[in-house]
Amino acid sequence: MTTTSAPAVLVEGLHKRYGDKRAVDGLDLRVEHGEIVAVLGPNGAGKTTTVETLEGFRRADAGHVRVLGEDPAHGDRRWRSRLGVVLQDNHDMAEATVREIVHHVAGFYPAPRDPEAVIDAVGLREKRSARTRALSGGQRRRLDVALGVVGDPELLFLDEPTTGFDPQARHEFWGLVKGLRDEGTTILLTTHYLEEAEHLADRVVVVADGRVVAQGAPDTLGGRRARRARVRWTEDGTPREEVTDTPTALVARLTSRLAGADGEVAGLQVLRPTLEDVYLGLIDAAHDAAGTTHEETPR
Ligand SMILES: Nc1ncnc2c1ncn2[C@@H]1O[C@H](COP(=O)(O)OP(=O)(O)OP(=O)(O)O)[C@@H](O)[C@H]1O
Repeated sequence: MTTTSAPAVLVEGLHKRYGDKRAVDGLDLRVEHGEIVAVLGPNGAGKTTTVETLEGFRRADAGHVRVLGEDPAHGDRRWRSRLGVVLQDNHDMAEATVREIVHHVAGFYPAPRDPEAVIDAVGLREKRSARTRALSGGQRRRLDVALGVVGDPELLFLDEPTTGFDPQARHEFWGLVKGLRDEGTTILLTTHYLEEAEHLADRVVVVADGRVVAQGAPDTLGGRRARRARVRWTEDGTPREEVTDTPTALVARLTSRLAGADGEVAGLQVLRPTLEDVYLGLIDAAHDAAGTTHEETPR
């Protein structure tokens, strides 16, 4: 691992346009060594463009980008060997078997992981002699993940890694990613699964229209207001509801006022917003704000 205090990823004011489309529009991002950061955002928000710029596959129009201390536009082979990349698209690996391809890719790296252990870790042991064309979509994705981690990267990019996984495979994959983090791997992940971000990420970064609109730990994202609890109960046969920062105090008051002989308050529920609720609120607010900005300052 690198001993420098510079972050693993530093992005300041990243811009990228395709024709008239501003795909990335002043994006800032920082990932510390050893962190798992999940980038969330709707389709077309600019996540893949950003990640592929960090990987050195696309060129920024403007902005300062450093990945493991290097500008990806000029990253050499040694720099690249410190990265692991799981792209969104499947590669065409045609006739090779799982074992052949994982061993082959391991050969590109100076100090790879044991390919057989990697095949086991992604749950492809049973399929190690299968040709890749005979794998299911989810199994191909696991193979992509195996190829991303076999080089024992310091920094791993996972672009929608569990698309097509069944729920059990997804849970197994989460275990694999946590294991990598525990060994010190820094991970930047994009996902559309809020549950995945909640499970894995130390920090969530929400991107809309090519910019970061919010970031924070999964349980504090959106701030205290967005996290307020909704308390529901029934009083004199009528459903009641109150949104509060202090649900425990409210429940205590309701209990002393309304509890029956059995100590219960009728219909009592305390509902906390999920990460998905908070995320959807942030995206709505970002789109509303962008609409206003565009009207006021046409570009
Ligand atoms: N090579 C390209 N040429 C033209 N436009 C592009 C290209 N790549 C991306 N775009 C556009 O840039 C915007 C951002 O795309 P990007 O793939 O970065 O979004 P994303 O957040 O990764 O979306 P998704 O969640 O669907 O993967 C989109 O409007 C997309 O259509």
